[in-house]
Amino acid sequence: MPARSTPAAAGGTGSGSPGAGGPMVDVRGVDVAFTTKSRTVHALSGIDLAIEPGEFLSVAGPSGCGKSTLLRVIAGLTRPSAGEVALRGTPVQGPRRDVGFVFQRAALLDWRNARDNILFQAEMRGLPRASARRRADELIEMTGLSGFEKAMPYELSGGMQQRVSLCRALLHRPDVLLMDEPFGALDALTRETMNVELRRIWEETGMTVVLVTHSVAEAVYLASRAVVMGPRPGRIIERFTVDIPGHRGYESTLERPEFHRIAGRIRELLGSTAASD
Ligand SMILES: Nc1ncnc2c1ncn2[C@@H]1O[C@H](COP(=O)(O)OP(=O)(O)OP(=O)(O)O)[C@@H](O)[C@H]1O
Repeated sequence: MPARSTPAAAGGTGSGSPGAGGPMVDVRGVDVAFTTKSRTVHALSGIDLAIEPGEFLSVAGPSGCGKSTLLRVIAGLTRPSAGEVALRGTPVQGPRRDVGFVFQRAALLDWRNARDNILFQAEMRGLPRASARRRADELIEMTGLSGFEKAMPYELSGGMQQRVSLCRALLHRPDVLLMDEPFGALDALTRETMNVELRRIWEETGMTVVLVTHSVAEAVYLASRAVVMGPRPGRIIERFTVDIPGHRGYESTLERPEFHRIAGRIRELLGSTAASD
């Protein structure tokens, strides 16, 4: 883990501290089955996952194995068919306001500039305007958007739009940031830049992050821990601690033996699950 202030003290997150030093996110024995008129899809099976405060967890797995469903269960947007989830020791029983969500598409409001898109979060939540504006300015600076506050979405590159989306997700200082393939629509170079930026922001803030990604390099470069899921019904088939301490330069990290070992093993696992994908 990089040297930094404790997650609770850091600026990014934390409307409260996790219960009695327990995990920030605790997923226990979670199964999810979706029943439609024609069939039942068993999306998740026996997921056990404890995510500590300040961890950066990457989730990789074949398409359709339930990665997005797992994020939705953590956010309280999908109810598990069995098992339970707790955030900061409190059972998740419905949509939680103490999470931030970033999706593959930035989904900005076309008629609002960057800053007003970020502030939309405050309006939805009825947050005090003055402090929301201060927070928005802080985030704009942290994500390198200074100078583009008044730009309309169509004037922003894909990477910048995702920065706005990240600011919007962080405005209310969520305890946990959930990211669902946030850089999947970006070109390779912009994606690398965004990886470096996200890593820096995580190092600065000590946020708890859960990132779903199809990119093995992204999963390992960013994470303090990674899990790989097997094909549907999704279950965790292997867990990794990415023990690369300190600040991670992009090129230098990708050259490290630990990176190669973990990325290689994840590729092997994904390759071996692809047949049933
Ligand atoms: N609301 C729903 N109703 C019915 N089936 C659903 C629903 N949400 C997801 N599923 C099904 O659950 C399974 C897991 O979907 P999910 O989107 O979580 O997978 P994923 O791993 O995120 O996929 P991808 O990597 O392709 O985005 C899929 O078979 C999907 O069709």
